[in-house]
Amino acid sequence: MSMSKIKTDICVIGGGSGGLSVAAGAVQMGARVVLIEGHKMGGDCLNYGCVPSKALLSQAKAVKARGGPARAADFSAAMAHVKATIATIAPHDSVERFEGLGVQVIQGFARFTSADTVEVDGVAITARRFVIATGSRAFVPPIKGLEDVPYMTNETLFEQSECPSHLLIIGAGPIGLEMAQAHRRLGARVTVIEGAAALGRDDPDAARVVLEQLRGEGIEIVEQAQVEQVSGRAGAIEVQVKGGTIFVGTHLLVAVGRAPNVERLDLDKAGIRHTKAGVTVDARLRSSNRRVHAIGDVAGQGQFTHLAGYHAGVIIRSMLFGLPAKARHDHIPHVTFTEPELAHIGLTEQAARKQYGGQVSIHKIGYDQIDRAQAEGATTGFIKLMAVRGRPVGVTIVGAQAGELIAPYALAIANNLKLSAIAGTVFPYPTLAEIGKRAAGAYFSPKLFDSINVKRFVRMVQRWLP
Ligand SMILES: Cc1cc2nc3c(=O)[nH]c(=O)nc-3n(C[C@H](O)[C@H](O)[C@H](O)COP(=O)(O)OP(=O)(O)OC[C@H]3O[C@@H](n4cnc5c(N)ncnc54)[C@H](O)[C@@H]3O)c2cc1C
Ligand SMILES: NC(=O)c1ccc[n+]([C@@H]2O[C@H](COP(=O)([O-])OP(=O)(O)OC[C@H]3O[C@@H](n4cnc5c(N)ncnc54)[C@H](O)[C@@H]3O)[C@@H](O)[C@H]2O)c1
Repeated sequence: MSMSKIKTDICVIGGGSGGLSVAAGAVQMGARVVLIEGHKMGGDCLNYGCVPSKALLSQAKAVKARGGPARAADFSAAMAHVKATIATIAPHDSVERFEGLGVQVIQGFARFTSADTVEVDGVAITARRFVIATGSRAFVPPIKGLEDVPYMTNETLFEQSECPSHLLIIGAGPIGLEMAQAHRRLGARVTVIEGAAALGRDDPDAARVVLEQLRGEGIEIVEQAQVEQVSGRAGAIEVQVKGGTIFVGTHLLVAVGRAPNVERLDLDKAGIRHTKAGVTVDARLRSSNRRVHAIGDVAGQGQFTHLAGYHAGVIIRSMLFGLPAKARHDHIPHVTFTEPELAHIGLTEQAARKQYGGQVSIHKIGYDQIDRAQAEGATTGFIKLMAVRGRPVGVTIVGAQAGELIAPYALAIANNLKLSAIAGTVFPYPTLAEIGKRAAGAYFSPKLFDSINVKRFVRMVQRWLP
């Protein structure tokens, strides 16, 4: 069979959050773009990640708000909502839409055959620039017996038609805990088994608030329990942890992190270095092959849709305009969408103290100090602001709508704004957003209210004023 050939400016491999952003941006600015997707357009976020998980959480929240208890029909209704939400968003990420924009979409798995060529199903594509945006998949750890029992990952979880009676979850990261709360509220018994600390990458004070709520809802969360062996069959699964304790449940979800999708790409044929974390990139997101960029989950810099989208913007600048744009990562927020939500940006308290020592000041305001939170009965949680020389270097928020409330600080940290910008902004009363302004105000209060010099100055001015 003779190979057909395509020559293009930019070839994007992977049609998920990152790849689609590059393709849409580049084609609309005049570049010739080929996009190769091996499975579903929209990638993990749309099909197996953010969208289904948030759709399921919203249904679970509604059951909780109703006062429960969950009925069998709630689970099927929730899964129907998951499917409907994906179907509503899917046209935006579809082959048709991208072809309409002028992108040449090829369906199949791509692999490199040389430094400037990839091949997919009998087509050889030569491009001036390549973008690897192949994302990640659930990491399945080499736990004894795991391959012999039926287990779910994020790729199969949303296919369930009935609520599991007792769901065991290995891993208490964002995936494990979001899905624990969703399933508990929809009627399952849930046990989460975590080898280290639950939400271990987050501020421990904030993680505690989330864990208290989850435990209060009846979710069993076992920490410092490394899983060593799994056995059993559908409906009767046993998970044994270090020390010998065995947890028994009907279903099993594995959520212990992600593995980058690099295996099918034949990266070595193109001289592209990679490790267990993904494609190795420099600050400009270029691989060891200067024609090839990597973005999103496969670039090993973090695993968020908004990060993949940000990466896309950075490389578009350098690929299209030849501008040497660098990616930074200190201004990328993340949110765990449990109730209460946990949002964070920049340095944690611990990291800020380590980096800045005595220069950092920490300002914590509870939701209970905010009138709107009192009115809503949403007084659980706090904001913690880490400030250095008048600027925010990190913010953690745990509580109602934390993911929304982090936005002004995302703006501030991305643009190097001072805290005076937030303290000097008028926030509508009564809103939860006032908590961000109160934290910035707390930075200035001691300087204004506890200063002898300010007091002296005010007294002097008062004597002179007519
Ligand atoms: C359960 C869950 C919940 C999540 N929730 C959130 C959230 O709330 N907020 C958030 O920001 N992030 C969330 N994430 C993370 C988010 O989904 C990812 O960070 C995001 O999808 C990464 O985008 P990407 O473009 O790097 O990869 P993907 O979106 O995964 O896209 C990669 C695409 O490449 C294709 N592909 C792979 N190999 C090849 C090949 N050789 N040739 C052609 N195509 C190929 C794949 O089929 C896939 O479509 C969640 C993830 C999971 C699993
Ligand atoms: N809301 C969001 O933005 C969101 C939601 C879901 C996922 N994500 C992204 O996906 C990534 C992956 O999420 P995740 O929750 O799978 O991974 P994670 O790495 O965040 O958490 C996995 C947890 O599993 C534990 N673990 C590992 N091996 C174990 C073992 N043998 N026994 C017991 N515990 C074990 C780890 O200690 C860790 O706490 C996240 O880091 C995030 O970037 C984001």
